Amino acid sequence: MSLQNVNLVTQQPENRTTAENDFYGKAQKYWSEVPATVNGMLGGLGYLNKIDIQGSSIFLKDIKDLGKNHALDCGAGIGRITKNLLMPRFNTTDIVEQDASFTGRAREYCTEGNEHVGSLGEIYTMGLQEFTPSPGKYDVIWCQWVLGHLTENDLLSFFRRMRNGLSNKGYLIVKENVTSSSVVEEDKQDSSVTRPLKTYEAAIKEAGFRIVKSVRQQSFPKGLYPVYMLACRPTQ
Ligand SMILES: C[S@@+](CC[C@H](N)C(=O)[O-])C[C@H]1O[C@@H](n2cnc3c(N)ncnc32)[C@H](O)[C@@H]1O
Repeated sequence: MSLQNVNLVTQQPENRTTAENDFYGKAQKYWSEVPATVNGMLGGLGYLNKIDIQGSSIFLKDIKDLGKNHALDCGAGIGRITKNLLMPRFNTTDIVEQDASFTGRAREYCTEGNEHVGSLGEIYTMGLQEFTPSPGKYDVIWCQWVLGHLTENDLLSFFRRMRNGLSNKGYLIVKENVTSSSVVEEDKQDSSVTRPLKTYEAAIKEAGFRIVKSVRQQSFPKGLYPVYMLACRPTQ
């Protein structure tokens, strides 16, 4: 059974170069070999889950006038964030994730032992570079530890499409590793890049958002990339 919503408005893959198709293909292969567990989602650092979710909860709590109806978890993996952060706060949470074995696991993982919370909504098994949300649908679009898997062109066009997918009160949230240097660093193993904070800020602004809150995640071990949370509102 396909988990993909047949009513979804999708964007046809644009004319990507061989190098871009390669970049996405290698990431797919990398993730297809990763266990569908919290530890797998966190690159073997499963103990970060609690600190990460605590940091995100505090960040969300401080956002004024946040709608509580519909959230979207982008690059959700098995739904670690959906289950622990979004479902307890939103009536419905949807997922977009490119790996079918992760989305299959997400359906079980997000609902087991999670009774007094909102519901799991649509699960879209597809790449973010091909996903277009329905206009005005989401109060929060959460993107964490996935945007480094998008090319520069696709990052900008993804942000633009997400802007259109936000409700009147909606926020785009970006939580990503950033480099301490001022250059983009490549990871050939998982086929991703780590960008400087300024690169994210510039793309977010170019896509028609203003950044209303920017906080560095605290209490992560030394030796990891700094992680920033950015709350973004569409400009008028
Ligand atoms: C580091 S894991 C993070 C998962 C989840 N965001 C979390 O924090 O628990 C990265 C996830 O991004 C997914 N991913 C990689 N490239 C993607 C793409 N182009 N579109 C959607 N998901 C992608 C992977 O399959 C994997 O589930």
